Amino acid sequence: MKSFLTLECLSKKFPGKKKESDYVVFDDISYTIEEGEFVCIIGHSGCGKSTILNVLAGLDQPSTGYISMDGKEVIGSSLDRGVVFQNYSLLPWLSALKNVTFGVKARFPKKSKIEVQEHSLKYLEMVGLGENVHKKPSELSGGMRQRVSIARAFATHPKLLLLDEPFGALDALTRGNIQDELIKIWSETKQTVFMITHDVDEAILLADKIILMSNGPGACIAEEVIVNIPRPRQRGKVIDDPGYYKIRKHLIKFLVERSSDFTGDKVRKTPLTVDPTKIT
Ligand SMILES: Nc1ncnc2c1ncn2[C@@H]1O[C@H](COP(=O)(O)OP(=O)(O)OP(=O)(O)O)[C@@H](O)[C@H]1O
Repeated sequence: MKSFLTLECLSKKFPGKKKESDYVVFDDISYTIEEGEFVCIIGHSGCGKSTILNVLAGLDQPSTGYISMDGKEVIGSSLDRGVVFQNYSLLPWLSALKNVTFGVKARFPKKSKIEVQEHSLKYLEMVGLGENVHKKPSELSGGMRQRVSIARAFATHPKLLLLDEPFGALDALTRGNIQDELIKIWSETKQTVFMITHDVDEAILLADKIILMSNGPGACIAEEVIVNIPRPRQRGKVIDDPGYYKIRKHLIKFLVERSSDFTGDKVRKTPLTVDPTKIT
């Protein structure tokens, strides 16, 4: 059976002044994601996480290789792929509601004005913003703005949601609350999510699989780590799961001790699948 999202022999290099000074971010990466999976990607700063996400979004092109989603080649941006960045990217002159209806109208042109409004309100309520829908971004806190971005992304029902460190700029408390909203909204919509994070606890809370990327240049996807913790997951309870610290230890050991090991003939073309809860 064909996978929902396939990355095939993907490479990305940024040209230098001379050919020998080209910067190879990653080379010959292959990976697949199934429909409805929540996948987080972790790796050191500069290893190429945003570059992969931008290529998946169609905002940048791979140097070589191929991406297909739902049987079609990914070329350019599309409403099938929604992106949430760290810096909110809302339209500042529109209210929270209009920021969402704007995307919903484009995605569902046959919906009436009232349907668009109701649909958008439903998603703003899901992220706890029901009372603030008429405020402009400048009248909202950072956490609220990011909630609007998330509501907007989910409300347009993209087949793939790409989240580039969406909570990176938020304080721990706000971050935790929005993680809860994200779990709630994802468990209702079951959309396929690809998310960059630097936070191992966030990845374990949210993901079905965590991709571990080696250090660049010439980075590879070294491992996919299975998060074998039952859902629904709650922030306060997930840490009591017997597998939690095994997964956490595996991720941290990779980042601290092993992420620079994948060079030369150790570069992996396809990642090793690891379930840390089964390692004795
Ligand atoms: N437009 C560009 N031109 C040249 N080099 C670039 C360009 N964009 C990114 N790079 C380089 O590619 C590498 C990967 O960058 P990328 O932003 O994907 O890393 P990242 O893993 O997302 O980092 P961070 O975690 O810090 O956001 C970096 O070394 C960066 O300097």
